[in-house]
Amino acid sequence: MPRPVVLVSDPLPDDALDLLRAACEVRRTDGGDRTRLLAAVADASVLVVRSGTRVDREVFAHAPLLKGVVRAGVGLDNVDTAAADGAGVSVANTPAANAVSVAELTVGLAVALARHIPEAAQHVRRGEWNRSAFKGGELAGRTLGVLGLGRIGRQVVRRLAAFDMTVLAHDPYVADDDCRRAGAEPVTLGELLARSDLLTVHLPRTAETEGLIGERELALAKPGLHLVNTARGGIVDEDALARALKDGRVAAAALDVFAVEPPRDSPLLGLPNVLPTPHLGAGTAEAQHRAGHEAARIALRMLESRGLLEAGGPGGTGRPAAPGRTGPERVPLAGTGARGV
Ligand SMILES: NC(=O)C1=CN([C@@H]2O[C@H](COP(=O)(O)OP(=O)(O)OC[C@H]3O[C@@H](n4cnc5c(N)ncnc54)[C@H](O)[C@@H]3O)[C@@H](O)[C@H]2O)C=CC1
Ligand SMILES: O=C(O)CCC(=O)C(=O)O
Repeated sequence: MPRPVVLVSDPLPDDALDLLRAACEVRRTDGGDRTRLLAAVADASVLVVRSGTRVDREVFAHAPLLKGVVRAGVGLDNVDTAAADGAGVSVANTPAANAVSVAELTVGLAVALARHIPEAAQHVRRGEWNRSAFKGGELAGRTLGVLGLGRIGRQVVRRLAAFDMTVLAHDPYVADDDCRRAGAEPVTLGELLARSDLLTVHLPRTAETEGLIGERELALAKPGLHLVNTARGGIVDEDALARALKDGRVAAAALDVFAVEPPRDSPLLGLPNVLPTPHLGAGTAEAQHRAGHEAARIALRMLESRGLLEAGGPGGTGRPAAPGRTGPERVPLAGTGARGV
């Protein structure tokens, strides 16, 4: 049986690539280079991506052999899942692989805002030593608002509750009892905005969540709000947030994600009270290792289920192959469920 081609179009750790190479022909391309991507995908049976590759109808039209797309990571906003469905292509992600890393970055950004750490570091590097210029505030005793109580939101609740914060959460898809069990008081979006000193966003970017925090919502926010977004750009409207940061309604924002990345034209970049990071939530060795390995194993399972790889062969999962499994068996979309995609 010829070795199926797995196209990897975003960075993946070497050990995950080795897992694929044991059973497949692994080809690399740069998902940001559209021309190369469309040419390279022509022979691919599985495409493995992170957030740097837009997988849309055009990609499926250039990929007659494609059976699956694997997102090494959580957000599927860069994959047109309806178009994949139409093309008979399975889509999967690695929903739990980077939750701890994103939660830890979120906590780091919250503390950085509260204590002016980036500005203070620049100050010292410039040879200055004016300690009173950087008076901060404690997180203890303040109110945390978590928007989106999924995997990452829950990890953030656990960590920031340990800072002695009062924790509120808004997630219409989580039952109130479940929310309380996770350590947060369930509230409406309006209450979350009105009561939170620190608001942190952990939603998928969907048609429902795009622009969810706009002018009207920011007008409801408690004056002096600190906002952290490590989820997706576009959920918080960038123009509205820029206005709120300029007039002081929002005191400061830490943003790991932008509506367009890299965010060359974002109105937020020039503002002194914005702390930007370059989409680093999953940027740890541990998260990359977990996401890469999980993605490689899912890719192998997809190939097995389409009869393109022998189960238990090199790199195979060892599951017995059912005879004649060449039909359009679907690998379930892991984790995010109907509400998360
Ligand atoms: N900065 C980074 O590097 C990373 C960013 N992310 C982003 O974080 C997002 C969240 O990740 P997880 O927590 O793992 O996803 P998840 O699917 O476990 O949780 C998302 C939660 O949002 C809730 N939700 C959906 N629509 C909502 C709405 N309109 N209002 C309130 N809640 C709503 C869902 O009910 C769910 O509980 C991902 O979709 C991804 O975009 C994920 C990983 C890394
Ligand atoms: O490093 C990446 O691929 C981004 C991670 C991410 O945003 C996600 O998993 O949704």
